[in-house]
Amino acid sequence: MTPATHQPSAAGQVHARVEIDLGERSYPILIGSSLLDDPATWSGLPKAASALIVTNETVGPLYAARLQQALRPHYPQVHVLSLPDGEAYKTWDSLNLIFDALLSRGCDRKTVLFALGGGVVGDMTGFAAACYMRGVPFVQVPTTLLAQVDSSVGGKTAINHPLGKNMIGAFYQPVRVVCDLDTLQTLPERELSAGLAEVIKYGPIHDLAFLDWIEANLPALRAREPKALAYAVQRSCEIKAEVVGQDEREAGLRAILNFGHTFGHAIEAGLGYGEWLHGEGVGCGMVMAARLSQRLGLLAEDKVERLVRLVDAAGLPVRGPQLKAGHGEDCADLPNAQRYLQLMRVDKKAEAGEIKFVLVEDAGRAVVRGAPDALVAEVIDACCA
Ligand SMILES: NC(=O)c1ccc[n+]([C@@H]2O[C@H](COP(=O)([O-])OP(=O)(O)OC[C@H]3O[C@@H](n4cnc5c(N)ncnc54)[C@H](O)[C@@H]3O)[C@@H](O)[C@H]2O)c1
Ligand SMILES: O=C(O)C(=O)C[C@@H](O)[C@H](O)[C@H](O)COP(=O)(O)O
Ligand SMILES: [Zn+2]
Repeated sequence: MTPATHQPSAAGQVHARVEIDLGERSYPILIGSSLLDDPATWSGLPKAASALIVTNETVGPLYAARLQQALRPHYPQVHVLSLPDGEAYKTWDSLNLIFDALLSRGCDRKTVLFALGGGVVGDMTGFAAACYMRGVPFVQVPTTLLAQVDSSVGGKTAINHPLGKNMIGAFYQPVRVVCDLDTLQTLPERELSAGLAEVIKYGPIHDLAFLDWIEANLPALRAREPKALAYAVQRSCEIKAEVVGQDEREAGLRAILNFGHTFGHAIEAGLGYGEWLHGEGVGCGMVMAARLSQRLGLLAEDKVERLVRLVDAAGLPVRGPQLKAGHGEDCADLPNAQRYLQLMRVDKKAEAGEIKFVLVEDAGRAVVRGAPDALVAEVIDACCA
């Protein structure tokens, strides 16, 4: 029954539905407008006595009450938890705030978690869902471009460690992803650009026709034209679904989604989380990885310059920063390139201390392989301000 307080809301319009095919862990990604407020969006989810919306102090005031209202016909209790905002809070302390909320509100092993926010909220809520009572269902409700095109899909959940990004986490799939494109209209411009980095990423690793489309439609994307955003989210999710469907736990292929991340994660950790946005690290990291690909004879110079122009036009940095020194004796007075190398050795793709890079080839394919430290250091020096 509709509660007395329920206001009539616009009917949601699903523009595209992308399936992620993982056997019994399969789920749909719904992409559309006015989805958040429409109770019909939330039909067919696991039944429970309670739901918990996890959001943050920025997104909560914008959207939490609307989601809570739309969920009320489905769950007798709909709780809301607001976390502090920012990459610096992707920590154990924030994770514990989620567990505190779940336990203090009597949530049981059927409680459904809703991650309402960007990738930080999504990664932490997913990790909390994987752990609470050894696993409760969760739904991704991404509200940044980055989260709609990437982080809400595929089940990587994590928190950061001061020594490395996303170092503590789990693979744990959501039961549904709902991308309401309308939420992107309130996103700060810097965050929109950060999301474009992950959109651009899909071109060189998998789909050069999509890269052409992004180039042609970049002004429309930056102007937030709904049709352009809808296609960017849809095509990105299709590519990610295809890759994750073949390699859920990154035994091999999935690592291509890490293009730009080996350098990018070093920048994020090396400057202190939140100084550069994740998407900014990825944008600049793709430039570095492309230059390394060129030095290894995999990518032609004009293709590198094309990528640099696109990353720049998306409003992202194309020159790397000087990183801060780490703590401890082995960190003092390290030259910048050595500090990058030190941080990259912690990367999850590294094997027996050998850093693995996602490199790109002219044909629009990615390869994952090592490279000599001296060459990597030369590329870093050439790329850094
Ligand atoms: N799990 C994965 O596969 C995956 C993939 C890519 C990135 N990530 C992770 O995602 C994180 C980055 O995500 P992000 O770029 O979404 O950052 P974020 O979660 O920090 O969100 C960016 C900012 O935008 C605000 N915001 C969110 N939605 C808004 C809206 N609609 N209107 C106004 N403000 C809004 C947030 O409060 C925040 O200040 C990183 O931690 C990264 O490691 C994970
Ligand atoms: O889904 C993946 O796989 C990715 O690599 C997507 C990346 O954009 C994302 O930043 C991811 O969290 C990085 O994974 P990590 O394993 O390097 O932490
Ligand atoms: Zn990423």
